[in-house]
Amino acid sequence: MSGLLELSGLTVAFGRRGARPVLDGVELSVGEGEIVGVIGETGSGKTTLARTAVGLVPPRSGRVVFDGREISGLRGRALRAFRRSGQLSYAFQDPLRALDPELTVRRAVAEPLTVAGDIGDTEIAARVDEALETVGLDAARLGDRLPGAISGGQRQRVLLARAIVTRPRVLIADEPVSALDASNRNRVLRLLDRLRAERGMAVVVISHDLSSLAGIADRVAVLYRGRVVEQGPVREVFGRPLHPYTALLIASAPSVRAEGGPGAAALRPSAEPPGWTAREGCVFAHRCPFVTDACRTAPAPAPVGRGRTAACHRAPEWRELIADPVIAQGAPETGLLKAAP
Ligand SMILES: Nc1ncnc2c1ncn2[C@@H]1O[C@H](COP(=O)(O)OP(=O)(O)OP(=O)(O)O)[C@@H](O)[C@H]1O
Repeated sequence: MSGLLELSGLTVAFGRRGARPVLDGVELSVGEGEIVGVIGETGSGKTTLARTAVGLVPPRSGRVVFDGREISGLRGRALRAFRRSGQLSYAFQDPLRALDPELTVRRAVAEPLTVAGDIGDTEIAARVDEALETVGLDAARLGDRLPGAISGGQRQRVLLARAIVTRPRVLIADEPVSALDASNRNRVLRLLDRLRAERGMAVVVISHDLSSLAGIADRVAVLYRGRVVEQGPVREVFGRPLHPYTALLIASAPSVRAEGGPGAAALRPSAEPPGWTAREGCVFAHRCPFVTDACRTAPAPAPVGRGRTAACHRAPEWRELIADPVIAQGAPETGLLKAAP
């Protein structure tokens, strides 16, 4: 069954030809009403993935298909018309930079509808109120304020209201909770969960915060240096990662173990060599403690089965090589999977 949003073989590179791609053959499928988390360290390509999916960055190769229609090939008027439809919506990472400091909350939220051009003022006003109410903001109290005069948590929710005012079928939310305190974070996570439950909206959540994703995501994709190294149901991936990089990410998560604690130490990654550009083998080979010659030279296999992929030559066996019991047996007792919004 194909998803509502399908990314296939997506490769993006900036600058000169031949430069190492920022995204390299990314495969991701998002179904109706599904929440898919995208995790990975800084610079792994998460924001580029989101921007390419919504048409802000043209891919060098590969396809973005939305509801059966290829949108990565759209240009000019056709691309603008698709973007204006608001069916595939993107909530930017940084509310302070994404919101025009001179536009009131109400006008900022209305903008995607005014740009669409075919909706009357009364309808726009009603939709803006509805969007603000959905994200738990009082339109009468906050609607005429400027972004600088509301709190960080409120700004984040204004950005979400703006992203859902077009009633999208897919929302891509880029780090929607990273700048928030615990209560605002839980509020936003519950909101995303409600939007998918009540509207069947699909949500892609980009996040550093593994425990937030564990609470709401159905599936998760792990990005490392522009490649999806592992993906699958969140319980399986977080509970028993098949790629050593995923295990390292989980072992280093502050919510799971103290940074540099026994989990991370057990994996003992080596430092990344400066200027490393190899593309032939596994993207983690230069740091992986379980590396073999095949990892350096042959493309890593990905399919494991039942919606689970792991681009690791040694997926079936590396776990047996480490002494740390939590990593060796899987990580359910770490508490990560118990976290809920
Ligand atoms: N427009 C651009 N031109 C050149 N390089 C870019 C551009 N956008 C992103 N990059 C580079 O691509 C790489 C991935 O960036 P991206 O913002 O997608 O990563 P990220 O995983 O979202 O990081 P973070 O978690 O810090 O937001 C980085 O090395 C970044 O410098």
